[in-house]
Amino acid sequence: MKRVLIGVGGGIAAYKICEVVSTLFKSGVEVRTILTNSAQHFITPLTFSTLSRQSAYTDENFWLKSNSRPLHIELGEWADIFLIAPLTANTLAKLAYGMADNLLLNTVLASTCPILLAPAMNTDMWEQETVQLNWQKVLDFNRFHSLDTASGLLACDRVGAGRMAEPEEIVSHVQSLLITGGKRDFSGKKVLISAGGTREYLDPVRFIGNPATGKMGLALASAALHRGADVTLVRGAASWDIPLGVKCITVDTAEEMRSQMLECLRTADLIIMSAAVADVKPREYSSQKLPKKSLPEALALENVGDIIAELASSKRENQKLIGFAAQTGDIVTPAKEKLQRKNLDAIVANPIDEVGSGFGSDTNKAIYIDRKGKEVEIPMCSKLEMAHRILELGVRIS
Ligand SMILES: Cc1cc2nc3c(=O)[nH]c(=O)nc-3n(C[C@H](O)[C@H](O)[C@H](O)COP(=O)(O)O)c2cc1C
Ligand SMILES: CC(C)(COP(=O)(O)O)[C@@H](O)C(=O)NCCC(=O)NCCS
Ligand SMILES: [Mg+2]
Repeated sequence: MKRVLIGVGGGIAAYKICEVVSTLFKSGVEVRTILTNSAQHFITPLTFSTLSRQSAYTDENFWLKSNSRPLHIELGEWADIFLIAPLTANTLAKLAYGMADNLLLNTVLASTCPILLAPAMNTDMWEQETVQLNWQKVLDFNRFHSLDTASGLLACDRVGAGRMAEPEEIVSHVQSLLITGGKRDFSGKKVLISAGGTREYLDPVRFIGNPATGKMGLALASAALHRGADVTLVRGAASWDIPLGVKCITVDTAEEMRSQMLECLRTADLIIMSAAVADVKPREYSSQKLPKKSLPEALALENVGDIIAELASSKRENQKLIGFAAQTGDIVTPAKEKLQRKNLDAIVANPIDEVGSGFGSDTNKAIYIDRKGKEVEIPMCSKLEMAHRILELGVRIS
């Protein structure tokens, strides 16, 4: 079982860490928690020990004479990943200088695993030069991974920078680090991803669409970001929050997706088309809503442009392009045909007629096929795990 140690600091955002602990526990991860003295003003160790079915530790445990080995050494050796959230200005400053005056900080120094930091602060605190200096300083160390803060409503009623990343995003980053061990093999690389479905309108309220939710694209964007990439996401219909740190361009129709993908293509190293793009659109568009009685009985259709084929023919040799083929029945033959016909570097053949795979689900399965014909089976796993497998294979395309 994977082991995640969570250090909770004394900020009001500590209440959100209950959700993080609970979600990680339910996903099969072993979770232990350390609370600073200040953290215990906001939340109790009992909440965390109950949610994690494990002890929650405080400085009281640190000094126990009954510990057979020093607790900070035990916990440091135990952890695969160490999350510190909410990271306070105080703990950040101490991290930057290697200080160790409580259990949490001693465990940081007595461990070697990757550490993920999720700061949370009032805007003036977060924007203090001293705080920013400390933040830049810790990020220079390879061990520390970071979650950006968001801008929004704070507990002091201000709207500004310093909001902690949401639990879902924290969990996703922790899961990535458990998969990669903190690898940053995409650092310096630019990844362009399309996600979600497109809509082809008949009038302002009716369209031809598909069930794509963009979850696979979200997983790809998150995974690439967590491995250090500079990520641009061109997103069609989808309802989830965009991960902090991902550049997102929202589009609606296939034509909008086409122009944005072509616009972003020039600077990308790896392009992954996971969006479900319409093949056809209504031939006529009415800018006014059509009255029910004047809806046509048969819809005249025309083809929309083939985005991925256009990307393949416009890209440079050193840019790599991976497509997706959502298929029913035999998934390999049509995927191979699409790979050849559209001149892709690789394709992910995705069975959409199996339970737990394809549109809308949190899991997926696929066969990855490269242009030399090599096939790699990706058995049923979370979309985030699949995203990491695709990136690992994609970075090796020669
Ligand atoms: C109501 C309240 C809310 C606080 N919220 C934060 C916060 O969001 N971020 C922060 O850095 N400090 C916050 N603090 C201040 C920290 O609790 C304080 O700096 C403490 O020394 C941090 O200790 P620790 O880093 O050991 O947890 C808050 C304090 C209070 C009283
Ligand atoms: C406090 C909170 C977690 C509230 O989130 P919520 O609006 O989703 O309930 C969020 O605003 C946040 O992360 N704020 C940063 C920390 C903060 O506001 N500190 C107040 C110091 S006075
Ligand atoms: Mg298609």
